Amino acid sequence: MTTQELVEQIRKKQSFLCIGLDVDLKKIPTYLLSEEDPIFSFNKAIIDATHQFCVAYKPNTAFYEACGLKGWEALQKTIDYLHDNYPEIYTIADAKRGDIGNTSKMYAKTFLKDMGFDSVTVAPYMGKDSVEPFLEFEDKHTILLALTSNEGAFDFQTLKSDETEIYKKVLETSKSWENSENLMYVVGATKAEYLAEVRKIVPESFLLVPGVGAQGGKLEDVCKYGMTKDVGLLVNSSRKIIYASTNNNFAEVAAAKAEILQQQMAEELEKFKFEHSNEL
Ligand SMILES: O=C(O)c1cc(=O)[nH]c(=O)n1[C@@H]1O[C@H](COP(=O)(O)O)[C@@H](O)[C@H]1O
Repeated sequence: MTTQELVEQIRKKQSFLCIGLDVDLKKIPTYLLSEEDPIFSFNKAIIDATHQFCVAYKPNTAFYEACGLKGWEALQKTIDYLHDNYPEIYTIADAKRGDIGNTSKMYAKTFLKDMGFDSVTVAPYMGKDSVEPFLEFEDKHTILLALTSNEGAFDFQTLKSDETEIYKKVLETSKSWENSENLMYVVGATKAEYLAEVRKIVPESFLLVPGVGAQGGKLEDVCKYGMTKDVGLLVNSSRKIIYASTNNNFAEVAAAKAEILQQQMAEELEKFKFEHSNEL
């Protein structure tokens, strides 16, 4: 999917919500465990109930890898189900990969070509040659970790090197890489106050913003500092939506939670339009 197509979907649905499909067999309703593929059954129910409120789904691959071959199969079935039934949905493989060039090439092929995801999250620590193999894929995105939502983000990402914080170097340097137009960046919702700094370096890039909900990030703050004229945001929530209920009506309850976020997003889009009516 192109960035333009993603923006069109956001405008149409008045939503920039990404729902995280972080499926933990210990947290799903127990009646699903007797199904042939409990992970896929859970995802299918969540997707069918919530797709009108979001523009993207982000399975974190760790939850699937932890279930071995069955987990990988459920992940592929989930992506195929989305392509077949909701082709307008943007898909993110949250795999946080990145390695020496020839290894990254294999990761990129796996997620962006073979499995058919629109994008994959990548760690920048190994630098240019570890990221460029992901950027080669046309109409696909590489979502680079810039400033993450966790406490450990302060261990390295905000340290200074030559007077500049490392996360700013990641943003700045990555702009010079080949096919850098295919980059998006992760900035945690818990670090919303940093978004103004991020926007000085990447004023138009799309940002994947996880950490709203279970981690305490605030949608309003994220929008205040991070929204652009083309929206430029995909805000993720996983646990607060998909585990809102463990009863048989879990999908309905998840849909209600997703709708609340969608409504707040529609308000934020309106607010932005009003505040920037001169520039738009
Ligand atoms: O890359 C990510 O998506 C990510 C980056 C980050 O800085 N923080 C973060 O929480 N995530 C992921 O976003 C999801 C957040 O889930 P919830 O906290 O349940 O909404 C998990 O899949 C995390 O692995």
